[in-house]
Amino acid sequence: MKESDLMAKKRIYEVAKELNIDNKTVVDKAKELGFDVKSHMSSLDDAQADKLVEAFKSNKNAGKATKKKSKIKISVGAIRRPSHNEKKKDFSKNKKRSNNHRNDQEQNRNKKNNERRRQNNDNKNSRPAARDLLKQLQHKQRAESSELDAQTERSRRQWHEQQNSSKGTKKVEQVKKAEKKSIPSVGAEAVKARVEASQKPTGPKIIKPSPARNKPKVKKVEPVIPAQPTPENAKPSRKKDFGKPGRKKREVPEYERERSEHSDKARRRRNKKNKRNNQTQEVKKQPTQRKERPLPETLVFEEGMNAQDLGKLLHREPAEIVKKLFMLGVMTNQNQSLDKDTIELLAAEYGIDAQEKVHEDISDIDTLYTKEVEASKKSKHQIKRPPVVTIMGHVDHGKTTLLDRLRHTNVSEHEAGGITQKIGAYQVRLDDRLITFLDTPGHAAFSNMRARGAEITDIVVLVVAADDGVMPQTIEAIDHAKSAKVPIIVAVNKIDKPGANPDHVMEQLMKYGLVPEDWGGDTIFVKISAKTGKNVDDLLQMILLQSDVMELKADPDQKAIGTVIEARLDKGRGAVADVLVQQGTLKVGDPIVVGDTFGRVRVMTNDKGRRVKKATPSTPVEITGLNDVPSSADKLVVFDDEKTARSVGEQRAKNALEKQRENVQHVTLDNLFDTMKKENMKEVDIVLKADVQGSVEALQQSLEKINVEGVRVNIIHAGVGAINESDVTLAGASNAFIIGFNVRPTATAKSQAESEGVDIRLYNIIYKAMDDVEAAMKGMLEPTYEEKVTGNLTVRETWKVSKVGTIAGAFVDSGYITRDSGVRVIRDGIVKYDGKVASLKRFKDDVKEVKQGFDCGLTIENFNDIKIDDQLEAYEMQEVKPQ
Ligand SMILES: Nc1nc2c(ncn2[C@@H]2O[C@H](COP(=O)(O)OP(=O)(O)OP(=O)(O)O)[C@@H](O)[C@H]2O)c(=O)[nH]1
Repeated sequence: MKESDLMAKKRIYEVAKELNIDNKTVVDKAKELGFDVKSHMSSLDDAQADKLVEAFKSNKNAGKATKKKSKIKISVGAIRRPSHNEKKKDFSKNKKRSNNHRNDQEQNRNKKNNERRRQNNDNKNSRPAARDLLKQLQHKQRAESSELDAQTERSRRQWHEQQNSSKGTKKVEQVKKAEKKSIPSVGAEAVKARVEASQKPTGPKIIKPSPARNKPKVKKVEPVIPAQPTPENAKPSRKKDFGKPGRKKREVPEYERERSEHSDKARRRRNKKNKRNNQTQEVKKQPTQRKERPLPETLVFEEGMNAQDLGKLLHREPAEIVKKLFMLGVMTNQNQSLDKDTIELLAAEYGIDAQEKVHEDISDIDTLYTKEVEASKKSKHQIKRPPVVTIMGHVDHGKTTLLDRLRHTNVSEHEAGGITQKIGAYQVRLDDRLITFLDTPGHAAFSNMRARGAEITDIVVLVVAADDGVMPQTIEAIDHAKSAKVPIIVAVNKIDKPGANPDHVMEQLMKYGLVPEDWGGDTIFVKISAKTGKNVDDLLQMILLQSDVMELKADPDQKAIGTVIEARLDKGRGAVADVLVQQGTLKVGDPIVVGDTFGRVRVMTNDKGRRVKKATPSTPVEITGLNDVPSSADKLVVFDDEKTARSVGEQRAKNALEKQRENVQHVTLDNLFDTMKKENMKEVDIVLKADVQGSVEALQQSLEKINVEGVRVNIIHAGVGAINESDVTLAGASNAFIIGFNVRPTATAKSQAESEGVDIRLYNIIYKAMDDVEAAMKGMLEPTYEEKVTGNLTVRETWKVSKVGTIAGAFVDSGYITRDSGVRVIRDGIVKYDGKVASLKRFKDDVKEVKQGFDCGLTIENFNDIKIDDQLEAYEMQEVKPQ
């Protein structure tokens, strides 16, 4: 009974194998029928097995239909994409044609199965003998089946051998051959189409044929094994289910085929999706194709643009630009900056004009200033303006006296040290006409302003003392005025003096091209006395005449521009600047940028100390309201609004600071020595601080003129205001000392200077400062040596000793002689030899020094011709401090 139970039990997979249906389908069916099964390993009793087989039998046709469908999918997907109807038609044809061995085999199996089923049904009621018979029959069937498999295997091997032997032949031929063999009824054209299809898959572009993909394509023909031609094998499939050549071919079970069907479906879905994506990508790409857009008429470029920037401007791909440049011989990439020439070349290549973009830097107030100057020249609202005059001349020829006379004040007597220090400007009125005098006599200040680009002087009045005549600084002043192309009016001064000879001065000046009008020249000469005021008005008349000739004009309606004459820091008012308005009208409240400072004109005061609300051209005014102290010769420009003025001022201050830092970096302890050595020059570094800008400049110029045997002054920093910590730090780092003129150090700066050992010198008279510096510089000079005779000796005895030479026994008559002394041998008043003491002894001992009244023995280097009664003069070189 037990045995019969075992015999009767059947596993699902066995049933599936018999039916040649995949396990899952059978399991599902069994579940459908209400059998208690879990997997293909679950067992069924005979009745259940029969029921199951019967169920499949009734569904056979439906199963076939499904099979057909799946087969269509495989074959169609692999080869081409015909319409659905076409697919069906094709398949049915193939189906009819494929009377192959495999189907036979299936049919046989089915027959046998049916038979078995029948037997099994009978078996329910049959006797054990009959069951044995059935068993034998099954055995026989299995043996037949294995025989059939062996045959299949043999034919596969045969095929592989064929395959290997024809390895050299083309793959296409293989495919054709296989196709022919497998589907003899299909036309040559169809085969060709399939081959082409297998070579060129019609899938989406993004699936590029790769060697890996091509491989199975060739293998697609492999399944067309003569021994088992099936409709599936007849068409090349993408499935990789054929194994490697030579490997045993496994029969593809139904469930695997189904799985491959699924994977095929999935692949097609993927392909479709990819195709869709590709299409959308193509759609998306379209707007980036700028080739269609026309080129601009002119390429407005900036130097330093790269291919990407130019691509945007030219409506071209950067790659195209790079290619174009490459063709022009310029190797570049998309990000590399291109120079002006290259961009122009590129524009020419495209056949368009190139124009460089002009940048307007509003922080460049010099340009704005020049623009306003140019605008005023073209303006129709120009009116006459007062001339701006600078007085020049040799020292003590009466410049300050004249300026004082002109403004009816007497400054010179209060000046500390007697040298002009205060700087400013004032206006003198004559016959309702104004003349502006710059209160900075001397050509140094004049040229200093010029050097900074401030050419504010219209006329130079050259003061020459009639009693002194042309002096060096007179000539210098002429040269400076001439180089600035400023006309000169000569004021021959001190004509009140008894020894005055104005004509001599006029004669002298002719040498320098200043010929009086009376003598046929074009230079105005006025004989004056600054002291008495004689002819001073004539001088003013002449100045006005000269200005008329020059047609000095300005437009008071335009935006004001000006130049700083003087600037200082006032305790109560902050930054104060004396400004000469040159064009336009400066008003209280105007937003301004002055040099590197900015602000709004808060209070405006004229040269008489009166508050004014506006200042017209050539008017000097003192203004407050700046954020910092500007420098003299700085330009003043008015802006539309305070915000712009602020940003410009801040930008300029930042730039100036950066520049200053760069300069400071150059003066370091590390490189100072190298620099000096390289230039073979010694320098005294000085940090200079003064109360007003004018004093700074005057002192700076005076100090820089000092030259003591090649050693010169180097002002590393000059500024207005108290000596602060920054000054001390700079001086300390640069091994410099500080000069303060009319200023004092702050408390912290003082203590810092003490701790760092920085020397601060304070003065209120310029020449005192100069003297001190000069003295200090002399102290720095290389010491000079002077010969000093220290003693006189008389030779009393001589000894000649071999290897030593002549030894002199001498008596010190006066002074002393040392072992290091120089010694002169004098015989009959004539110096016989000048050399050095080689050895000095008393008795047998070496001594350092022998004084007056003692005998000594000595030898002289390289000299043996010493004779009795020779006079010896001992001397040494002593350092002499420079005077
Ligand atoms: N007799 C006479 N003396 C004059 C005249 N002008 C100037 N002086 C005197 O000459 C001296 C020098 O005059 P300053 O005006 O200081 O000369 P300066 O050219 O300004 O000299 P520095 O400021 O040192 O360059 C003073 O003592 C004046 O009084 C003049 O017309 N007649």
